[in-house]
Amino acid sequence: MSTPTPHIAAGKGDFAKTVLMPGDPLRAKFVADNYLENAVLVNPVRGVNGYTGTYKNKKVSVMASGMGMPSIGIYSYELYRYYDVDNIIRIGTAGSMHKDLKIRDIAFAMGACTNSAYATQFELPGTFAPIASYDLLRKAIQVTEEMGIHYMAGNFLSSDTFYDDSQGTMKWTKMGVLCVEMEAAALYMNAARTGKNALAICTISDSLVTGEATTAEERQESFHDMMKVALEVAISQ
Ligand SMILES: O=P(O)(O)O[C@H]1O[C@H](CO)[C@@H](O)[C@H]1O
Ligand SMILES: O=c1cc[nH]c(=O)[nH]1
Repeated sequence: MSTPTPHIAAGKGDFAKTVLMPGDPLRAKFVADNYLENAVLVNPVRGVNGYTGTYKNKKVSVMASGMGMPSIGIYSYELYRYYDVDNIIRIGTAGSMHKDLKIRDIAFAMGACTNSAYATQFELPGTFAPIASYDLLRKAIQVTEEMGIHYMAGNFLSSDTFYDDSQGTMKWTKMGVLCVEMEAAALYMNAARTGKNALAICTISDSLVTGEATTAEERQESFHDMMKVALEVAISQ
């Protein structure tokens, strides 16, 4: 398929090699408005606005994924395959499932478990383990430590459901899973399949352990840490 695609109206070359990808289109706009210089809207389709600008004089893009694995599956596939994007860094929110991972902390997905059937398309004779790009993860942890930001790195759960009637989510805690979100596993699988790189960074917006949740204001503040880390990683590539 050539560009534009059914979901992205940009032309070839409109995206940087690294795209930051929050679930929320307004978080993408926030990054473009507050961190990128000369940001240009390169995709308006479905309100999933994509922007390309510069950060510290280097070209960086930001575009939302929407919520869930079908949605990030489409956007990451098209960016990797048709826009020659090399790196996608998810900047998301997640619910903590680990007592040591507090609200406002940031977490890196070394790997992403899932209850989704996304991997069945690859017809593998076993279970695929979706993992982060080692280079992106290593750089992100280096930057985070230099900034003095508290973080955890480990396994995520990428769930197909936000409202889980089976109440099965916490069972993953017994396997050491840190937190639950809804996209990392599909992003990592698409990166693997296309030979590209991906990293998911999440800010903990609520805790399934304690029941605490951040306010909108608090979330905005703590999101800055995640955004700055992702931008520093982006310009290192
Ligand atoms: O804040 P974002 O990046 O959208 O991430 C989380 O928030 C959404 C659910 O509220 C899901 O997309 C989940 O992964
Ligand atoms: O997917 C998500 C995101 C934040 N908090 C949750 O509990 N789930």
